[in-house]
Amino acid sequence: MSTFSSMHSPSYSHSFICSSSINEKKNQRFVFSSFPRFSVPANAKVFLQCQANSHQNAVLMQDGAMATKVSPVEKETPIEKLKSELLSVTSSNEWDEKAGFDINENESTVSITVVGASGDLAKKKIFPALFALYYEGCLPKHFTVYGYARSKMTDAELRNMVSKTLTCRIDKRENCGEKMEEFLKRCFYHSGQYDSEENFAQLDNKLKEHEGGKVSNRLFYLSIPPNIFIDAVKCASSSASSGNGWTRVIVEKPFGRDSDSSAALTKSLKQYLTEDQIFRIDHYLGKELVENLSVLRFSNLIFEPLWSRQYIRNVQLIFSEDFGTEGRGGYFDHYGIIRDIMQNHLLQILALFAMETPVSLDAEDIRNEKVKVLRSMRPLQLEDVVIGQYKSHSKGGVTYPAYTDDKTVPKDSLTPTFAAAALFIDNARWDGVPFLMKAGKALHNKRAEIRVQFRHVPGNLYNRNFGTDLDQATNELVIRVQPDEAIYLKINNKVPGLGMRLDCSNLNLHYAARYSKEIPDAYERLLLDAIEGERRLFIRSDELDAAWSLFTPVLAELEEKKIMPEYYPYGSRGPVGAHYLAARYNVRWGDLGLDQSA
Ligand SMILES: NC(=O)C1=CN([C@@H]2O[C@H](COP(=O)(O)OP(=O)(O)OC[C@H]3O[C@@H](n4cnc5c(N)ncnc54)[C@H](OP(=O)(O)O)[C@@H]3O)[C@@H](O)[C@H]2O)C=CC1
Ligand SMILES: O=C1O[C@H](COP(=O)(O)O)[C@@H](O)[C@H](O)[C@H]1O
Repeated sequence: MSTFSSMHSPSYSHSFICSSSINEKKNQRFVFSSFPRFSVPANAKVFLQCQANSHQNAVLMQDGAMATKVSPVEKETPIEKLKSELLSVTSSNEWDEKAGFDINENESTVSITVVGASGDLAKKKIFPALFALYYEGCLPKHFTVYGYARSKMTDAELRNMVSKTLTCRIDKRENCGEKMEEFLKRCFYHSGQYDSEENFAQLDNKLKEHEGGKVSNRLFYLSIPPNIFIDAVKCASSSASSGNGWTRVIVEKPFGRDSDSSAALTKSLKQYLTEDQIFRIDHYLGKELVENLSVLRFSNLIFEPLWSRQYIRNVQLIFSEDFGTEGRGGYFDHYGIIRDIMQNHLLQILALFAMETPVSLDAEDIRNEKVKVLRSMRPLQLEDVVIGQYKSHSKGGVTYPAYTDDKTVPKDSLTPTFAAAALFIDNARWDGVPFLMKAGKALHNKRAEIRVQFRHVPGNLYNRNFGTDLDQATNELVIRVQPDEAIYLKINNKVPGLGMRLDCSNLNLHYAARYSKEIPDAYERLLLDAIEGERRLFIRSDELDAAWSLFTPVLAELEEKKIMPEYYPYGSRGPVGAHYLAARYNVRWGDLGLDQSA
C-alpha cells in the first residue's frame, strides 16, 4: 500500500501520489506539512493519482488529508481549478462544516476547551493525549488549550497539574521536558459554573484574546458527569460558540441509561447543536487494533470469504480488568457493567466485525453499515445473560475488597460488575452464529480481545490425532486489542520428526516485535479526528438508538426482577455461570489459558 508521498517531476512544481488508505492520514500529515495546500505557485499543477477506486475522486487537502466528496478531479488539475472546486464544495455545504478547509493555516486557530478539567479523565487521558499530539507535531499551528471547571485554579496551577499527569507514552522521549514547557505555555484555565452563561461568556472573551481576530475553530470536550452535560452544552453554545469557524463538542459516555434516557439526551443536545457538531466518543474505536479490524477484513483476501456462518462457529468479545471499581463506585453503581462496557465498547467492536463491506471508507458509509448490522440483531434475552458481582478475597496476605465495600455503593447493591451474554445477528451472513460477550471488573487479568472460532474441518483425515477434544484443533483467530497488541491465528501443524504427531501453533503478528513505533493512545487518535472533523470513529445518534434497543429490555428486566448476581472472588475468572451459558451454545471460552499467547 502506498502512502502519500511527494515527488518532483520536471513538468510540475509539486506532484503527489495519494494513498489508498485514509488510515495513513497521520503519516500523510507529516509528509505534507511542508507543502501547505495552496502555497504552490498559482500556475502549478497538482498531479492526483489515487490507487483505490473509492478514492478516484479524492483531492489532496490541507495537511495531506483527503476529501472524497468532490466531483472527479482530472489527473492534471491546475491548482486554481482545484481551489475553486474545493470552494464550491464547501460553500454548498456538501462537505460538512468547512472541515479541514482552512485556506491558510496562518489565518485560523483551534481552541480546545476541556470542560471538567479538574477531573479524573481530563488528568488521566485528555491532557496527556493533547500533549502527545503536540509533541508529534499533529496540532494546528495556532492552538490554545483551556481548562474549564468550578475548582479555583490559576493558569500556573493548571499547568502544574497537567505536568504532573504526564503519564503518556511521550514522557521518556527525547526533548520531552522542553516540548512540555512549550505545550504548557499554550494551556490556560478559566473557573466557572457549568450552568452559567456569564461564566462561558467570560471564557469566550479569553478565547477571543488568544484567537487574535483569526478564524476561530472551537472544540469543547465534555469531561463531566452526565447530569450536567446539557447545562454545559447550552451555555457553551449560546455564549462561547465560534462566530466565524466551526464549533464541535465531544461528549463522553454514558449516553443515557436506556433507550428513553438516551433519546432524551440526544433531543436536548440537538436543541443546541446539530448532529454534525456532536462527537460521541467511544474510546475503544480509537484503539489501534479496533481500527485495524476493517483493514484485516477488507484488505486480505484470505479472511473475508471465511467471514460468515459457513466457516465461523462463534465469535467471542472479551473484556476483563484486574481491578475493581474503587474510586468510581458511585458512578458505576448507577450503570453496571452491561452499560459501562457491553452496550458501547464491545457492541461497537461487534458491529465493525460483523458489518457488510461499506461503500467506501467515508464516515457515513461505515456508520450506515454499522447501523444495519445492529438493527439486524435480536434484543438480548434474559436467559442469555449471566451477571456477577465481585466479593472480597484474601490472597498472599492481602485482602481485596468486595464491590459493596466501597462507601459510595449501597451494601445491598445488585449491580453487576461482571456479565456474559449471547447475542445473535439475524441476517444471511450470521444466522445462528453466537456472538458471546464477557466483561468483568476485578478479574484475574486485564485484557480485551476478539476470538473467532472456526468450524471443525469436515472429514478431517487427522481427526484421530486430536483425540476426543476437537476444540483443541479448531482454528482460532485472536485479535488482542490490549495489552500487548497482537493478531494471531491458531493452526495445526506436524511436530517435526519421523513420527506423525500434531501440534497447535500460532501464526503471530505481535505488534511490539513487528513495529518499533509506539502505538498511540486511543484518545490521541480521537481528539485529532475531532479537530479534523473526521467522524468515522464517533457514534451517530441512530447507531446509539440501535445499540440501546438491544440492551434496554434486558436491563429493565434485570432491575425489575431484582436478579441476584453470582458472586465471584476478587481476582478470579468470574462466575461459573458464564461457562454454562457458553456451553448452551456449544462454545468454550477461548481465554481459558490453553493457547500459547493467552
Ligand atoms: N474517568 C474515566 O476513566 C472515564 C470517564 N468517562 C466519562 O467521562 C466523564 C468525566 O469523567 P471523570 O473525569 O471521571 O469525572 P469526575 O467525577 O472526575 O468529574 C469531572 C469534573 O466534573 C466536576 N464535577 C464532578 N461532579 C460534579 C457534580 N455533581 N456537579 C457538577 N460538577 C461536578 C468536577 O470538577 P469541578 O468540581 O472542579 O467543577 C470534576 O473534577 C464522565 O462522563 C464519565 O462517565 C468515560 C470513560 C472513562
Ligand atoms: O469506558 C470505560 O473504559 C475503561 C476501560 O478502558 P481501557 O481503555 O483502560 O481499557 C473502564 O475501566 C471504565 O469502567 C469504563 O467506563
